Amino acid sequence: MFPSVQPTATKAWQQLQAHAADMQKTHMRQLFAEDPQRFSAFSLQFEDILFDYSKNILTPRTLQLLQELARECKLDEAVKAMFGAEKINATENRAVLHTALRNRSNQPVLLDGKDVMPEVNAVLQQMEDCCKRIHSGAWKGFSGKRIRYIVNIGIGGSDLGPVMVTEALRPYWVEGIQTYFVSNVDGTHIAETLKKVKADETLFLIASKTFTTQETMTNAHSARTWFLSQGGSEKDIALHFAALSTNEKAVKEFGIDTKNMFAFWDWVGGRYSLWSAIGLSIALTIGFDHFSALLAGAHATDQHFRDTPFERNIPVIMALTGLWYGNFFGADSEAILPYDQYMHRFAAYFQQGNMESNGKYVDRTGEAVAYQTGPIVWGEPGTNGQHAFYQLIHQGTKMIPCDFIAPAISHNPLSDHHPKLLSNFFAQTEALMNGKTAEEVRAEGTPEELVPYKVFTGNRPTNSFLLKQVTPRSLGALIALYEHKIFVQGAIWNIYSFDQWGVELGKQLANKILPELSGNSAVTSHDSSTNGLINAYKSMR
Ligand SMILES: O=P(O)(O)OC[C@H]1O[C@](O)(CO)[C@@H](O)[C@@H]1O
Repeated sequence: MFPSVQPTATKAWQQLQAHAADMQKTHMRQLFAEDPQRFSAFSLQFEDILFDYSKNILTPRTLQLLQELARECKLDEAVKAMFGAEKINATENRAVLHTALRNRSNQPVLLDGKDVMPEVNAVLQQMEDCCKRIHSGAWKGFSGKRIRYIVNIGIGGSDLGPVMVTEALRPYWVEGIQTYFVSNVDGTHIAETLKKVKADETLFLIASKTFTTQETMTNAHSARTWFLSQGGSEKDIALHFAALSTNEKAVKEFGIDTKNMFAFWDWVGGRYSLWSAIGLSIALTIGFDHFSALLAGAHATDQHFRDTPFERNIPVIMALTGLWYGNFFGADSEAILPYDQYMHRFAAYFQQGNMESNGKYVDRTGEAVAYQTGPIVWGEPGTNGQHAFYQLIHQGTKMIPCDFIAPAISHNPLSDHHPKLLSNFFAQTEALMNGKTAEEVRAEGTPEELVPYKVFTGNRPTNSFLLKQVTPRSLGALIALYEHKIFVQGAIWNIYSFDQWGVELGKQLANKILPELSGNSAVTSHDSSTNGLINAYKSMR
């Protein structure tokens, strides 16, 4: 296990604090004016992705100190520990090996002395066979018709990744396949979805690592009941239900034939599981070859992350710049702003990826931390966000570091839509960096009383990711960059990034409240607010 280092006790942290006091008085406009080479000094090309981090409030000295912090916090040992299958998810005594799921090199990955790759490859083979049978029409439903509808039932990591990727890769959808996702326990979600599909042409994928999650199991049982009401029989369930899970026993108990079970393992975290059997909905939607390209893109990033010195390591730089603003400028949120409509769930995906991983206040020694950890992550696609919340990013009182993401080539090159979209992408980071001074506002002939309102302070940090095109490979690479950013930050903050105990209390209390909701007797077992709300609900229904 890599050593536990309190980041605030390092020399680099003290130096960063002193340096931050200077940098808080520095404007990026000045940094750009001083160095005409700033873009080439602070940008990196990785495969088809150009990463520009020059519009940040930093100098070579800042980066040097941040990298020193990473070194003092033993980031190199943390990286080795993850790739080396050490049980770095210590509160669950598990290794963290989502990188093995996309290990296209096939180099052995030894966990407790046993290579996990044969099992990984066997499940990939099973997924490929399933895709072939569904896409060729060889897999037939109970009426003899081919499968046309895929309904993935899962939540959190068993939903968000597949939703995000299938949406982002819509141009690659296999003809004749329509995929839906049901996650919310709100009956509306499954009810509305079932209106769109036909039982004899649907394959339900019950996606749950534990196969015990309340929302998923409730939706799965409702799907089963509906299926039986639509002409399907008990024996037909084998043709129409598959399970993506680590829990064979619970899958059998639900009644799913274990030959329709696609396994994964406890060393795959839910929010890192789209590369595993949880990705079957992706493979069925875009085809197995495209799913393989997604894995290959992520694998390329894994190699970059593992083998590149910190100075040129994109996830490390993403992590360090984020940490710079969170810990030394007091920023508490980050926006992810894809200028690509297909990527409309990307921010939502990394909301879970980041906030469930690094939303922790207890460090690896069990002590409460005295510094800020994971940021609030949010965002919407540009240009819609521009007409909604960018006002606050430009002129609000909060610093919100933003990631701008755009493809150079659109999948829908309709008249001048894409140049217009990209002109906004370029303009926004320029405006956020430069701002507009009072003199510039006056020079436009603005009446003096309006000048203060039209001034933009600028100096608002952004990263830009310019992709050649959103393809399975480039998307896979991009997702993995963000995953490793989260890992690096968690390692420096000395927290456990791969558990999620914080979601348990609400689940426990909901289970306690559920039986109290039946009957008409007044509930008195909670605080007065909770009692009051429950009793009001009972009187309203
Ligand atoms: O795949 P499962 O076991 O149904 O869990 C779903 C989700 O629930 C959580 O455990 C908590 O929200 C997530 O980490 C996970 O992705």
